[in-house]
Amino acid sequence: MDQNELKAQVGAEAVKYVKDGMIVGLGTGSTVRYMVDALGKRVQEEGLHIVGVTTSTRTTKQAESLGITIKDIDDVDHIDLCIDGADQVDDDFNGIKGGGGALLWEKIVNNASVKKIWIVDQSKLCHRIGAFGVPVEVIPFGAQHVFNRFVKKGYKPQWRMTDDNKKYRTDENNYIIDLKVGEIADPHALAEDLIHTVGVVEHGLFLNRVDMVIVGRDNGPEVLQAK
Ligand SMILES: O=C(CO)[C@H](O)[C@H](O)COP(=O)(O)O
Repeated sequence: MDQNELKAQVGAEAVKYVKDGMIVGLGTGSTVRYMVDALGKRVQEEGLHIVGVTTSTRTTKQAESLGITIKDIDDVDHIDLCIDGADQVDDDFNGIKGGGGALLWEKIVNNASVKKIWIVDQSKLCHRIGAFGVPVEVIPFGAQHVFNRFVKKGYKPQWRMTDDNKKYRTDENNYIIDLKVGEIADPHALAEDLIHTVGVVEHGLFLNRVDMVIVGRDNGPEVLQAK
């Protein structure tokens, strides 16, 4: 199976966990796109009643176009189930997210969710996270100083850029700096350091934040439960 088929496979598998009446957190990314398509199909064909809370304007647009009711996160008091993608997941279920630039809203929705599922193709699994750069969302004011600080710390920062060579802006109009740190020996220590850096809004280290990972494999989806 090619990567897109694996993404479609886990997207279809994940929506089986969505039950009538649920408030569902909808992640962002190319894998989630397949999941939202599959969810839209259930809404249209089975009359499934759900409310979605999205993690990006992209996902909002897609979900609404499929007839999924969307509410603002502050108009719900909890989210029953969040289904999101990830860029890397290690043996302890630590993940890196934010490849699609939505890490801030994704972490807020994750925080508000009772149950959390990630959907990934098999290429995303690793023993130690870090080969995928760690995205860090920073406010524009003083962002160059934050960047310089990361250089001094040896975090090998790179500005996230758009195709037309402008600094990428998130849904909150912030910048993203990707840290090319390589395999991370102590992700908790790095997370602590990043979140205490003035100017940093959030980072893409998602540690102890998922209950189940559905992995797309050639012989069918594999469901991994957090220990
Ligand atoms: O964190 C994310 C977006 O901010 C995505 O979930 C992550 O980048 C995975 O995306 P894809 O399914 O396209 O590989």
